[in-house]
Amino acid sequence: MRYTKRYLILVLVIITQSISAIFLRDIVPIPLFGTLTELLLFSLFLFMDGVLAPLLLDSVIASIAFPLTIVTILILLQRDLSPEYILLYYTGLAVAISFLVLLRSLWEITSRSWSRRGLKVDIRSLLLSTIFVVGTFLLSKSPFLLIGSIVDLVLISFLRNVSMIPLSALSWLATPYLLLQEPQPSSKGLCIGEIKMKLLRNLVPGIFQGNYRYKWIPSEGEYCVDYSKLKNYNSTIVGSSGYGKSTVAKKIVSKLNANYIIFDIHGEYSDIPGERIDVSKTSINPLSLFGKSPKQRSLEVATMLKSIFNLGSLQTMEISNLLLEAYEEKGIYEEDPDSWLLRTPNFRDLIILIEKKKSLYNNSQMINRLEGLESYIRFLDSNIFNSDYNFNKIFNNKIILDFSNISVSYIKYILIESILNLIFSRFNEEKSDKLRNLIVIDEAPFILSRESGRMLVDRIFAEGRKFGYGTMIISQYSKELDKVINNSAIVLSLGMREPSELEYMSKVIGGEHGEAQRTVYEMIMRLERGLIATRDLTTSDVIVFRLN
Ligand SMILES: Nc1ncnc2c1ncn2[C@@H]1O[C@H](COP(=O)(O)OP(=O)(O)OP(=O)(O)O)[C@@H](O)[C@H]1O
Repeated sequence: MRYTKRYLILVLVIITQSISAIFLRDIVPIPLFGTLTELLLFSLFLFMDGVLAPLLLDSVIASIAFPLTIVTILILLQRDLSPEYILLYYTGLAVAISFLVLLRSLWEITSRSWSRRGLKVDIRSLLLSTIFVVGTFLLSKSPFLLIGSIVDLVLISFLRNVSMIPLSALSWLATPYLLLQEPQPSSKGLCIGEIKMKLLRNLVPGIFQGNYRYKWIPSEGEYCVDYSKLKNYNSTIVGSSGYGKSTVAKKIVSKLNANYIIFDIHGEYSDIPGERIDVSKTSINPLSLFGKSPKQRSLEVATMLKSIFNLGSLQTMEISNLLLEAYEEKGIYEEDPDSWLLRTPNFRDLIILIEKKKSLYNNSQMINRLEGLESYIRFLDSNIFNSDYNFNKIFNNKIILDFSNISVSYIKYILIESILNLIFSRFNEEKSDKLRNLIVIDEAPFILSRESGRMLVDRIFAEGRKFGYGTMIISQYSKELDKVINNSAIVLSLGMREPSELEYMSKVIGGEHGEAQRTVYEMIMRLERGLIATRDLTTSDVIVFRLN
């Protein structure tokens, strides 16, 4: 057969093979090939690829049947002999046998070819092949491919057909390159664990169920987070108490090449680098505008107080109006943005305003209403809200905000919400195309269970990226996490037992297929401390890794 025709056929083989390899890379991770049988089978596949292709493939049918056979071998290596796999195997085999029969016999052809040329090694072929073997190894870093390509090298040298070597080797290079999902990334980012398992989808849907089947297979490699490649810098860590959520967060921040602000509710972050600030010794005025207009801020503060004291809509609106009046008393007007920079009132000023209004009314019903509101505000008349600590330093540093000395829950809540507002107000100051600051919110349900906190965190999650801010939410419950999870590039699930939680997280991690969700559900339920399920964003694989 003339060389041009052979070349054309081989090009077709490479293209078909490459397409099947793209498909295969989701299914067969090369490190899986561990046992001797697997190694032998894989070498057979490589032998066919490198030697038989140039010898045998002189028909279009054969070119298509060849990758199909390879697919079959690889599927069999998954060791899952379900009916559809056996069917596929025999189809592959039947096609392979047909093309061998069509070409009369493998032996006849090879022996004819070798007897014509003689069993003498050709030095030129040997040298050229060696270059390609080294190239394959450098590209794939796979010892299995190295063994296979050496076999190829020896055999092709006997053929003494130099012109065939580049194409045979190219076909060699294409497959491992595509099979090895990522060609050695230049920077892996922040590596926090060892991959242990990977979720694989079978090649074909089940004949009877019409569903893909999924299973966990052992896998290896490092689990790394490369913030520079993520669509946002947000992450969510969910898991039952004691499974190691804070430990994961500590691992990430302590390796992080950026600043962070940790909201440490229970004083658990004492063992990581950074400046600790005892928040009970600071102060912040929750009535500060934080870059908003007086009307917007009045409404926000009123909504916050509504969440804390379970106020009705009428009382919420009354507080909002009172706040607006308090701003005006200080010369801060909605229509005059310059005035928004003036010093804002605090809760004490609000009480004085209520007192003043009470003295102006004769109507006892109005006075009662004002007294009702005043009783709530008096709860908030605390030094911690009446002056302004300089929080500026938290923005360019590694900071742990320790809330453990604040025992009154609503005071703690207002402080957290105010500091989050302060952080949010700083977003606009500087754009950034890399992560500058990570905000870590442990015990997130404390914030997210309240409407005002949830709205604020949702906005921080949605808008942080362009300003170089990322947020990490740590929670025992996935409830209220919808928006947060949708805006999280990384979602880590630690072990949990509660069925509704398991259901939610297996959907988030497993994706849309019911079978994948079920398989992930069973895995998360069994995860022991230190093991984490997630979707690896660089490869889109669902994996389980062990924190190191
Ligand atoms: N990978 C791990 N290997 C060994 N011990 C661990 C690991 N992860 C966590 N622990 C230990 O388990 C305990 C609980 O961990 P951690 O506080 O991180 O859990 P948590 O999920 O944040 O719990 P909670 O929700 O109650 O705050 C700690 O004593 C911690 O040292």
